[in-house]
Amino acid sequence: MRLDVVTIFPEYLEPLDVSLVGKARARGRLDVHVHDLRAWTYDRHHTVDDTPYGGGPGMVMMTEPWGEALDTVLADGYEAGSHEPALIVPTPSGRPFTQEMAVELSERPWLVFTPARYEGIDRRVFDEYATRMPVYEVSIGDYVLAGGEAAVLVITEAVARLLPGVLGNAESHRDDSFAPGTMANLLEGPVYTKPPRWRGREIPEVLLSGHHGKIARWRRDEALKRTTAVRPDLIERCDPKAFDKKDRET
Ligand SMILES: N#Cc1ccccc1Cn1ccc2ccc(-c3cc(N)[nH]n3)cc21
Repeated sequence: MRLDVVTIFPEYLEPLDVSLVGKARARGRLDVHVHDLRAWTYDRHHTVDDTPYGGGPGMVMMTEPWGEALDTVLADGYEAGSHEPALIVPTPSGRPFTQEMAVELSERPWLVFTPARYEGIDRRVFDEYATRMPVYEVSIGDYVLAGGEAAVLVITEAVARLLPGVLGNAESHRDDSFAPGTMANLLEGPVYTKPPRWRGREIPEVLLSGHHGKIARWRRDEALKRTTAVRPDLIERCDPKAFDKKDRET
């Protein structure tokens, strides 16, 4: 997968050099290119914003620098052999970013991120590029950030961990489903590791039993408990088999 990011804060994307995404790049699973939008400005102040038509607070990012930047980034990507780009636009007014969307994006060959600042980007930029590729306007939550770069880091990490070979042999994202019933849409339950006793607190006995069926059932029940308590809205989306009492521990 190729990722391009156009931003006025390229240094904000330095975390893409480390940890999981950094390893995916080192393994050649991810090809990341970060571009400074101001490289496509020609005035002394490298201006990228102007006052909003119709008045109102703040500034709006101008069409021209984005148009020239995206034309160049797309031309370079095609030249390098990439294909089927999708524009990913972080915005508070976008579609909620979910695991389902992360899976959808992880199956694409090329993502071009346009994290904005100020009050966003002139709408005509997205109208223009929507004639050439899918444009995903994406919100990472119901709160307002000062810009889209943090959202790019979040989306990139959620997508990169789904790429083949990135999570190593664990491929732990595949644990999202298991028989009987599925764990999809259930919150993760509690996890434990050594020591077996810490400040008088012990490990649930079933986890030390070595009985894989009992352990799987205990984990499903804990996930159901956690989901019911914290995100009851997800329960209706669960596979009914996840509630299967017949194989519940007697
Ligand atoms: N746009 C806008 C905007 C509109 C009103 C007030 C402040 C902003 C700031 N802003 C500029 C770029 C940008 C990108 C993404 C987010 C963003 C995403 C989520 N999920 N929350 N916030 C915010 C962003």
